[in-house]
Amino acid sequence: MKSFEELFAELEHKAATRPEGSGTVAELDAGIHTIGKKVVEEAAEVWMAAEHEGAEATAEEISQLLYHLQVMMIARGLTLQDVYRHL
Ligand SMILES: N=c1c2ncn([C@@H]3O[C@H](COP(=O)(O)OP(=O)(O)OP(=O)(O)O)[C@@H](O)[C@H]3O)c2ncn1[C@@H]1O[C@H](COP(=O)(O)O)[C@@H](O)[C@H]1O
Repeated sequence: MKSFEELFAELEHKAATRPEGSGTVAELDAGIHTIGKKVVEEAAEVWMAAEHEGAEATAEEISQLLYHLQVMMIARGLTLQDVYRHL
């Protein structure tokens, strides 16, 4: 189990070191358009899980949405603070 901040730090490290086999590196290389489509897809899966599935499935879909949002942040050069200051 990891926190939102810990996942972001891990993804920043992956982006900087570009280890082979990293899905994050592949998604970053695919670009903003592809990442955006993943964000929208996962957001729809969150909605569907919340409406038609249980709490556990919904939590899993939310975790995937958070992951793709973090990849989008890194792709745009945003930090956690850039986002937090709008909360
Ligand atoms: N938390 C996640 C995470 N959540 C979602 N995903 C990706 O998002 C996809 C969402 O799953 P779905 O079943 O909805 O996707 P799918 O449509 O079947 O998958 P694709 O065909 O799009 O791959 C997964 O296949 C993963 O590619 C994640 N990929 C990585 N992480 C974590 O990110 C860190 C870095 O991962 P790597 O860069 O791969 O090393 C590790 O700690 C991972 O646990």
